[in-house]
Amino acid sequence: MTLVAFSNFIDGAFDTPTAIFESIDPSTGAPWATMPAATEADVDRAVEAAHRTLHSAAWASLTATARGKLLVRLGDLVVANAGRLAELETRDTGKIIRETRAQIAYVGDYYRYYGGLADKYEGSHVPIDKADMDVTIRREPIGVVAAVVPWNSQLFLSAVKLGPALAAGCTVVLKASEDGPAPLLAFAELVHEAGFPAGSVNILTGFGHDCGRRLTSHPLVSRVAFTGGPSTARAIVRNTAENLAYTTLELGGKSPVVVFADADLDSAANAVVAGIFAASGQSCVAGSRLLVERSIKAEFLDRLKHKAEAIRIGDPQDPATEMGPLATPRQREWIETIVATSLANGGTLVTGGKRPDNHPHGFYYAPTIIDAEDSALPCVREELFGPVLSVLTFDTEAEALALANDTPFGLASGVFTTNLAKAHRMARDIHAGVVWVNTYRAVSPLVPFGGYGQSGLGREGGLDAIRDYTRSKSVWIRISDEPIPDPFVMR
Ligand SMILES: NC(=O)C1=CN([C@@H]2O[C@H](COP(=O)(O)OP(=O)(O)OC[C@H]3O[C@@H](n4cnc5c(N)ncnc54)[C@H](O)[C@@H]3O)[C@@H](O)[C@H]2O)C=CC1
Ligand SMILES: CN(C=O)/C=C(\CC(=O)O)C(=O)O
Repeated sequence: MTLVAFSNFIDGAFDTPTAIFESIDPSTGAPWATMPAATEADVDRAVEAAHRTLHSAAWASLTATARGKLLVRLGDLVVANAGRLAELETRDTGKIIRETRAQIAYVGDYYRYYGGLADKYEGSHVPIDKADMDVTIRREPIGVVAAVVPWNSQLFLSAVKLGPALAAGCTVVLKASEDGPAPLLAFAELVHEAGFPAGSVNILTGFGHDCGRRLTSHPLVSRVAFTGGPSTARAIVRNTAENLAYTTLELGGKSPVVVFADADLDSAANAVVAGIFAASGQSCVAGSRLLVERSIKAEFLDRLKHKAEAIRIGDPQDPATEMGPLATPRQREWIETIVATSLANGGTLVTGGKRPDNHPHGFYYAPTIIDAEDSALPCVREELFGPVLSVLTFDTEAEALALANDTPFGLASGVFTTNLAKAHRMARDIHAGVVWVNTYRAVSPLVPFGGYGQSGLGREGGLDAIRDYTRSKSVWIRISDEPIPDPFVMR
């Protein structure tokens, strides 16, 4: 079978790669494409192009309004090409087409949102405490941005970086994950078509140890925006010791979903399924810890078991499929190890816990529920990034809160109750960057997103995200005609 060949996009042109690797279709386990493995020299060229463009007359003369229009055009192109990009993402990562189509179409709104924001982000004038001075604060683009993303939801995770970065006037080198980079390398064609100047957006893929390391430690990079796992985040922070780049980190989670006895149980059960089995659990916000009130535990677990066993597992390109494969065999092996250790140490299997029988070739894993009861079990502590729900039980609201916060992570959470006061108390006291009440896994370009603790540093989305791609310059203008007084005293 002929493999489809992809290229890096550097300085406005698609390169002939110097090194390549094969990309695997997770639903078959077979290679389907070749991807460029960007070398350190490729990274250097991309960063130098971004730096050159940042300081070029062409980029400087592009007003914020003009940049905004480019972003809106890019958003429109993403929407127009959502079907094609979705097929590529589904092919390369195994994420079901039902979700990739919808998610990518919505990614257009992220570019439109930041396009609209580009010329509305202002500096300020300071009511300075010195009568002879006039002080303004300019917000200037921070510089060249290195954006590094993982394999899941790559278009989405790139949009929350590229949108505010380009709106702020930065230039960007975006590194797609080496797992499933096809949709981002194809997205580069849309950047080109939208009319962004050569070098302003560069998109490449390669491996972490060379390409990723070089990019995030590059002396011409001023800003690193990373999404990925906590151990890679530590490597990134070490890399940025070289360039002292301002860094934001969107990391993983072990998000609790708390279901009180007074909740609408039908709705809660659907939300729990959405939280852990959508995207085969490969979501940073996966609701992987179910905390259920003891009085409804048996009934609720029974509902969940039925729902989990009814999930249609299959070809991710089939719109009827509800759960596809995991993205990589490495991912499945990690899940299998944690599930086996948890069951050997007292966890009770409610359903799943194995590879489904009828999918021998792809990297499939059955929807799994473990009645854990012991918070120390690895399935309760570790982020699995897979379709595995661990169940814990509580008797009181205080216990529910303590269990919810019993994790070093703090990305997302869900609370299901019909008691408004209880919902507000839980929302206030849960240590997480997002609390969903009577819903789960809802996102919007208008709303900030990010974690507490080991789930990261900084926020993406919303108005404030643009600020993190700028730095302030304070401009002091002396407005007195009198000579400067005593030069030996700071004023
Ligand atoms: N908070 C959030 O918004 C999200 C967080 N994630 C997290 O991402 C993880 C899963 O994705 P993976 O691809 O396994 O993550 P990963 O951390 O292994 O890789 C992420 C990216 O970092 C690059 N990288 C690896 N080593 C590097 C190094 N030394 N220097 C620079 N770059 C390097 C990789 O090539 C890839 O592009 C999970 O922990 C998940 O929770 C995923 C999606 C969203
Ligand atoms: C990051 N996110 C919400 O802002 C949710 C995602 C993206 C991801 O995990 O990559 C999701 O649930 O797919």
